[in-house]
Amino acid sequence: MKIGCPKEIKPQEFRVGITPNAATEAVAHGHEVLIETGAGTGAGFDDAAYLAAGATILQTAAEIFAAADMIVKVKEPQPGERKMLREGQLLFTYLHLAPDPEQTRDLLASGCTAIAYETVTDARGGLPLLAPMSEVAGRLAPQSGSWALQKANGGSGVLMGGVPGVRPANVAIIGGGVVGTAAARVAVGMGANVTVLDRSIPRLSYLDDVFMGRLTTQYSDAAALEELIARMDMVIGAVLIPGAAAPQLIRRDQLALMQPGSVLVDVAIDQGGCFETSKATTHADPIYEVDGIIHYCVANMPGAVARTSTIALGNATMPFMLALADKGWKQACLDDPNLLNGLNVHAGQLTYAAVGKALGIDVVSPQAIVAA
Ligand SMILES: NC(=O)C1=CN([C@@H]2O[C@H](COP(=O)(O)OP(=O)(O)OC[C@H]3O[C@@H](n4cnc5c(N)ncnc54)[C@H](O)[C@@H]3O)[C@@H](O)[C@H]2O)C=CC1
Ligand SMILES: CC(=O)C(=O)O
Ligand SMILES: [Mg+2]
Repeated sequence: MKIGCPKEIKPQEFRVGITPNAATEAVAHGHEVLIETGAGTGAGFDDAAYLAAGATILQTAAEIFAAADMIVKVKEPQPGERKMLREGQLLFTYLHLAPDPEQTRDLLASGCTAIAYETVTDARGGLPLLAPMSEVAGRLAPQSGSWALQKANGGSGVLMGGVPGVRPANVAIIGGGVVGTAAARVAVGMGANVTVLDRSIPRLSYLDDVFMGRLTTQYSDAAALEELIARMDMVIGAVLIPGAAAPQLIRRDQLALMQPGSVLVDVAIDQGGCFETSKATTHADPIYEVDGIIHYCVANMPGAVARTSTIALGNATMPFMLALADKGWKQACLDDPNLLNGLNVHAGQLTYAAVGKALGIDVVSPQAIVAA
């Protein structure tokens, strides 16, 4: 199979979909790997590293899209990239379709088959291709939020760890999954006073165990949240209902309950965001203010640490990429129901229920697609 990897074109996105190590493995499996020139530069991988891996360097994204049977990327295809997708072509990348009707329409119109990293599952009910980037975004969230808390950035001027005699920052993390746990680890490490909210009691129990009293856990309901936010300097949104649009947990009128200059970090922004006032921002212009509250809503946070993120993502995607290339997408999905859960679009049909529900589009079950 010809596996193509274009350079990412989303603003300030420095990750790349295929590492030289993954290229080496794909070539060893008998595949041809096509990399756009400079695709890996932002992550510290130059063209020479791909050539040494046995890949071919092409000059433009158009050549990659025209030649490849499977496109492997990081971010959802941008409008220009969507125009280059064709019927029968396989796309393997993050999609986040539920909050993105335009992308969904274009993918359906292209006739391609699209497998979304963020809905591939594992045997334990986890999301193995989302998890590595959630680990990164979670670790970055308190770091970015603490920068936003500084006066020069519009924040209230509260220091995360406080100092002797002055209280530390109060940080609430809504959602105690992969992002939330990583965020808690860093926020606790910075000396903040941390509360994690979740709707899963087993998850709260786990966090209570592993943090051994260094944070507070709280069941997440509307009343608890409303009471809590008045005391918080920072609220990190880290909820997920896989594939679905994020539930909105803080309304605009509730911002008035918070102290001016407090910070909302909406990591769940790639699924539409969990605060009513969230809108996606970029690393170039990451924050904005609504009713005195600073919002940080960067939809590709891991792109900021592209080297670490590219290697972590490549480690997780490689076995799936090899299965898709070795067997073809249909056989690979028939053999692995967890990979089948990644199927979001096939030949003009939507195949992921939560996306269909969010966008009001009829869905065909992925099992029916592979059985056909
Ligand atoms: N902005 C960015 O750059 C990135 C964003 N993300 C996003 O971060 C979000 C979280 O991802 P993960 O931690 O990997 O998901 P996860 O599935 O590991 O954790 C989500 C948690 O949210 C909880 N939850 C669901 N509804 C809730 C509610 N109403 N209140 C409280 N908790 C609730 C679940 O019980 C679960 O524990 C996702 O939207 C993901 O796409 C992930 C990586 C990068
Ligand atoms: C998960 C995701 O959207 C990202 O890493 O950018
Ligand atoms: Mg994202």
